[in-house]
Amino acid sequence: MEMDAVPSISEIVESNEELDFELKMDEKARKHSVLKLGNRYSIEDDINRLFESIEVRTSTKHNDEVVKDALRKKAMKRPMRVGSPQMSGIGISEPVSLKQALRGLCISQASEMAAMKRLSRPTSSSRSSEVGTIKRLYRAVVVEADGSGLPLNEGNGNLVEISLVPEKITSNSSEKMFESSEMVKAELSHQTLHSSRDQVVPLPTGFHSEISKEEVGELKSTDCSFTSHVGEKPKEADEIALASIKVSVKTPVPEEEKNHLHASSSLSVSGSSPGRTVNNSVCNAPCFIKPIFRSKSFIKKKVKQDSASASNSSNPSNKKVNNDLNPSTSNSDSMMHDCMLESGRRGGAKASPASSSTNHSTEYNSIIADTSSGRLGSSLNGVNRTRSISTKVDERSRSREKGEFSQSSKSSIGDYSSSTSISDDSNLSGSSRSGSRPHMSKDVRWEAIRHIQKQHGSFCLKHFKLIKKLGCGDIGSVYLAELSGTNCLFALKVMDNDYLASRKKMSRALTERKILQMLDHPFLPTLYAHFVSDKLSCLVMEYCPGGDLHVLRQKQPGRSFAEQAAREVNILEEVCSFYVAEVLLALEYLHMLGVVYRDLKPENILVREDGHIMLSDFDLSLRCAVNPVLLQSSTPAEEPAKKMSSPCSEASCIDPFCLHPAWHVSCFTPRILSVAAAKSQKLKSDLAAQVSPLPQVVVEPTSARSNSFVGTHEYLAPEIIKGEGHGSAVDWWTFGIFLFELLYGRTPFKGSGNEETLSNVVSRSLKFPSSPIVSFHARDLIRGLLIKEPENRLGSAKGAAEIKQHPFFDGLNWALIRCTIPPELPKHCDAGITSITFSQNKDCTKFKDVKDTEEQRVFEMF
Ligand SMILES: Nc1ncnc2c1ncn2[C@@H]1O[C@H](COP(=O)(O)OP(=O)(O)OP(=O)(O)O)[C@@H](O)[C@H]1O
Repeated sequence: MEMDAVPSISEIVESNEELDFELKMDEKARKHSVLKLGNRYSIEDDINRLFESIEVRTSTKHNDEVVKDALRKKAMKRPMRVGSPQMSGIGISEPVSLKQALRGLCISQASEMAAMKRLSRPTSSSRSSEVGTIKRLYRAVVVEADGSGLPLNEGNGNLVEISLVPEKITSNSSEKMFESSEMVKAELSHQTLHSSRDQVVPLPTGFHSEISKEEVGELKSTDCSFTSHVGEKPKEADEIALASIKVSVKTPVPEEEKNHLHASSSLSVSGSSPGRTVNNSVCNAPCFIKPIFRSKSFIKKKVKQDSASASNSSNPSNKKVNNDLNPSTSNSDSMMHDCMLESGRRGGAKASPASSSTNHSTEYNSIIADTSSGRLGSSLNGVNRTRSISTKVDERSRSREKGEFSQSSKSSIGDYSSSTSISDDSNLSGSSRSGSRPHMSKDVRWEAIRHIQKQHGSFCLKHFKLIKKLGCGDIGSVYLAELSGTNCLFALKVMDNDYLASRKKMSRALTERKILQMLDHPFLPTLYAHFVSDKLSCLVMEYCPGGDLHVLRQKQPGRSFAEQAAREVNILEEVCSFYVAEVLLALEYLHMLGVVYRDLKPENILVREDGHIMLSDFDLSLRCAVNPVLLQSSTPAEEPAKKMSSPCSEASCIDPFCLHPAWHVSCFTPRILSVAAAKSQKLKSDLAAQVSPLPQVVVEPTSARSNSFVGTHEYLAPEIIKGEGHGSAVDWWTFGIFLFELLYGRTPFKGSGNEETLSNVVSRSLKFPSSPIVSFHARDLIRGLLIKEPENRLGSAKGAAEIKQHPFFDGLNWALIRCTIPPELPKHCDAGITSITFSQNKDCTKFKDVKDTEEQRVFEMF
């Protein structure tokens, strides 16, 4: 194949920006040293006289003779005679004052620095040492990504490009270049079509037959843990957005894709190189990036490739043996595999085309054939693009018909692209790592896992008893499973390795797993273990029995939480503010870890047994670097009065006024305050106004940038649609859409089709429905979050802290929200809808999914 012939080149690109940057820095250093010398020339004579008496001895310790000589010469040219005692072994032959000596030392050190800098510039030694540093960085990244721990073979490695870019330039050329390359890969890796229900399904790219061992083995290891690596063949990789180091994976571009890419208005791809490189030409004018609306001929090609690959997809290299787990002998494994196949049979989208060597492969292939020749064929004949391949819709709706799990009309666009991952693999293995997760360390499930592992010497699928299927996502299926003999329930996410590899979704799986491994937060899932078998990769996660917020919202009259707000505005808005506040805290935490979530929607917000929320689904998230920034708070006078009017809006508040003497902890301060309480609030506000505000630490990945087209149509931020590059502000946009949807029962920019929705997001101004009645503060918050320019959006500068201070959250004690009893929701026990009783439903196995009824179907039209 073409890809095999591609020479593997490891490139280190030192951009011009870097050289300029270095020269500037050099210049800066010189200026700085002059600055440091201060009035050197005005006191020069004086100093000369003073230091005539100081004996200069050259260092015997200094190793670099060249530098030493140069320094010596340099020193001789200078009017002073003092060097660093450490460096030069200066002795003072005659008594001088301490002040004089220190001044001399300063001058000497500054001149040494300047001399060394000057010396290093024209010679190659410094350059090579810098290049060496870059190489070391590169190796660190690639070795980590490779996971093999072996030194990188530059000749045979992957086509990895690293460019060091000064931070301030990242948002411009190099950033764009890097992100454009992501976009290219996104364009190539997923062809998405949309259905009549706004579902977007990534189409395979036609690389099936080229899946390498490494790709398949990516989720395999002998110690029950995944091994992250960059495969030798084109594949998706994690996204990385570093402020200064940009890493991207070049992948070979098939000819027809090159053509397609050349035709793209927003990208320019050089086809001459065997690797995919992206020119710097990124369109400045806002342009729509619509992978979902690509040309029919292109889609046809992809489909052809797909079905061809499906039929030729015998891939013996996939049979990598996992000695420890050897799950091919596991009943659970085959059961699970069957389950997945069953799911694939029903839905048609989850099938792997790349495993014809197995018994299941024929089923897979038949599914693919059915998909591509049937529904897809008809859609491609151009009748209606919105009725194109809709396997995901089918799968979800069919499963829904069976009452298996709930789904909304919105699904995520996984036009996810590439780059290598940040290294932070904690090597979580089948054995539990409760110690690294303080907030869940007392959880009995850790012990249960440890017990099983001890008892059996291993921990794998066969130790689980499947109870039911909870749902099906883009990269895998989630099952409710009991760890045999322990009474412990888990959510088991099972992914088919072949499917992941063939659909280029391996990196999404890895991203999700890596993010899950980092988490330790009450509103985010705990990953207890992960393991792989020959066929499947599994994540053992915390189970959330309460369904998702989408279902919860459907159960509300009019499908919004706030319809009753006409009667009880405060109470129901508090219900909303409870959920959005918990989501906000989860997002804040993720941002602090350098994770931009990117897929916020009610369907991804699960409800725990105790009624608190849990954000799930991280396969579309962006991992990036984040630097804490200390911001000087504005003075009380500058601070808007609204901030002072609230009882407490700071998470760090330790004011006893916030601790209400209630029977249970409440995170809310009653909005209608008693006279006495109001007085005390006033007093508090007055006091606060007099106290100088403390500097604020902002840990928000503001410099993160990606060009991937990911998310859910109705939730996509304008900058994603325009392909302008996006960062953490997209989460604040989706947060605004989420709040709008909770309150009004629909998203604000939904059009009759996806195209119209996207166009509305970009160009239509925000309008609030007249009903239900929603408070001014809620609307004001939504308005701030749904500002189309990301730089002006609420939260873009200071992150969650900015949003938390909005008056909508007045009365909410952020620190205590996790301890509060979630607000009681109205129960609806209509014939067709099973009630979900949040805080009372202790037995998670009793949780029932929404039954299929007329009413339910009506809801789904939403
Ligand atoms: N920890 C969990 N507890 C209970 N149910 C879960 C859990 N995780 C996932 N689910 C259910 O399984 C379904 C599939 O989840 P999954 O995260 O795989 O995909 P998804 O949310 O549909 O999104 P995507 O297609 O983007 O991956 C979810 O819709 C949810 O209902």
